Amino acid sequence: MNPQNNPSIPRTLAQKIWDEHVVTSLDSDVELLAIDRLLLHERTGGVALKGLREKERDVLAPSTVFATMDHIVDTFPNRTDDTMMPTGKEFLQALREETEIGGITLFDMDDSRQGIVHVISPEQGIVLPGCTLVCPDSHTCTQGAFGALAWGIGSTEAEHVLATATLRMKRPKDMRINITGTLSEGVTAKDLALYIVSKLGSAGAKGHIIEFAGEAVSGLNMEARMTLCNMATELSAFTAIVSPDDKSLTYLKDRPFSPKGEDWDRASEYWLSLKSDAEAEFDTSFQFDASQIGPMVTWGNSPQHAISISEEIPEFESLKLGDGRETYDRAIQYMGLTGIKKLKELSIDGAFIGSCTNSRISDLRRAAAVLKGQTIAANVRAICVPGSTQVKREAEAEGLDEIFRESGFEWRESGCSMCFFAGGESFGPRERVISSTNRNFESRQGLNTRTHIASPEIVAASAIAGRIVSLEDLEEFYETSN
Ligand SMILES: CC(C)[C@H](C(=O)O)[C@@H](O)C(=O)O
Ligand code: SF4
Repeated sequence: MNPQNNPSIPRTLAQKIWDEHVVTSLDSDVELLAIDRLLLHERTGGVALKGLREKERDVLAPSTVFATMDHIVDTFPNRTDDTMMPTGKEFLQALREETEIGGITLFDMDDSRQGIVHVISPEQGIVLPGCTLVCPDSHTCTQGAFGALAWGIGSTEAEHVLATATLRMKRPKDMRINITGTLSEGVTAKDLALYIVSKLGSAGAKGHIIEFAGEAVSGLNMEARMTLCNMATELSAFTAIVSPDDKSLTYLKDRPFSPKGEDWDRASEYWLSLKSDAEAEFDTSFQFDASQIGPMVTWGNSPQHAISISEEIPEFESLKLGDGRETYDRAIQYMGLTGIKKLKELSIDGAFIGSCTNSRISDLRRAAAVLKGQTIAANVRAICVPGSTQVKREAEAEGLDEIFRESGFEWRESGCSMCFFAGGESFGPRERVISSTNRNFESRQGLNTRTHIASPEIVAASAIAGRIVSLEDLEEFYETSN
C-alpha cells in the first residue's frame, strides 16, 4: 500500500484515486502514476502511435487503449474517407493502420460504437469510477462525471502511456465547487457551467482538480454531469470530478466494457465508497446557489464572456474579470456588437447542436421538444450532429430526426463537426452562430465566424426565431408572428 494511503488522514476523492495509482515517487514532487485507460482520436492518436512505432516500442497494454474517429470525419450522410479538410484522409488512414499494428480496438467510421471520444467512452463503459483515464484531448475532463480521474494530455505523453501504461505527474491542487439549491425550470447544466466560468474566469481553476459537489450536482443526471465537467477546461482546470453514486452505477451497468457479475458487485461496492472525507482539505473552495442562475449565452470570444440572456452586454468598466481594454474592444468588434445593448437584438445566421458538451440523447430530446411542429427561420442554417452513432440511432428510433428535419435542421452523422471546423466544414465569415458547444474563440467554427455558446434548447429556440431568444421569448414570438 502506498504510504499516502493512510486512512486516518482525511483526503479528497481525487487524492484517494491518485494515491491508489502511485507506482513510485520519482523525486520530491513527481510521481509515476498508473494509467488504467488511454483513449485516442484520429487528430492526435495516430501521431502518438506512429511516434511509438518509430522508436521501435510496443504498446504495453493494448486492451486498455481505445480509439475512435471523431474530429476530422465528415458528418454528411453516406460519408467516406474523403473529408473536407484537404489532408484529413491521411489522419483517418494513419489511425486505422496504427491501431491495427498496435492491436488496439478502433471504433471506425462505420462502427455502431463510433462517436466523439468523450461521448462514446461512458456509453461503452470504458470510463469507470476510480480509474485513471487520459486522452490527448483537452475535454477529457468530461468523463470525471463518473468519479474517474480523467484528464487531457499531449501526444508525447500519450506515447509514454502507450509504452508504459504510466505517466510522470505532479500532483494538482484541489478545488471544491459546491452548488446548493436546485436549477430553475429551463435552466440546465450548460447554464450552470457557463455561470461558473463567468464568475471564476477562464483561468479560475488553473492547476486544480475541481470536485463539483452539493445538492444541485447530485440532482443532475449523468449526461448533465458530463456537460458540467466538460467545461472545466474552460476554467483551465487540470480536470473535474463528481463523486460516484447510484446514478453513476445505473448508467454504467451492463455497458459493453463495464465489469459483469461478481466483478460488478465488488466494483460497485468500492465505487460507492469513493468520496471526499468530511474533513478533507481543499486548496480552494467556492459556493454557488443554483436557484440564482438563469439561461446563459456568451457575448464575446471567451467562455467567461457569458451573461444571463436577459442581462445587458457589459461595458468595459463593469467587467469583473480582468480583460484588458484591448481584449474587450477586440471582442466587441469581432462579434459585431458595437452599439448593441442586448443579445436579444441579434439576428443569427447559423444554429449548431452538437459537441462533447451537448450532443447526447437528453440534449437532443430537449431541443426536439422546442422544435416539434415548428419551422426554423428562413435565413438560418441549422445543423444537428449527434455525439455518437448510438445517440443518432436512439434519436432516430424515437423519431427525433424527423422533428429536426421537419423544422429545417440538417440531421448528420456523428463527429465533432463544426464544434471546431476540424473536418474542414465551417460557417461563413462574420456569420453569427448560436451553438451548443464549449468554445467561442475567434474563428472556432470557421474563419471569422461569430459564436455564441448556449444550451441546446436556447439554440433550438433561437433557430426558430431567427435571433437570440429565451424559451419565454419564443412564446411571445409565436404570438406576434401569428
Ligand atoms: C483537436 C483537439 C486536440 C482539441 C482539444 O484538445 O481540445 C479539440 O478537441 C478542441 O476541442 O479544441
Ligand atoms: S466536440 Fe469539440 S470540444 Fe469536444 S472533442 Fe470534439 S472538437 Fe473538442
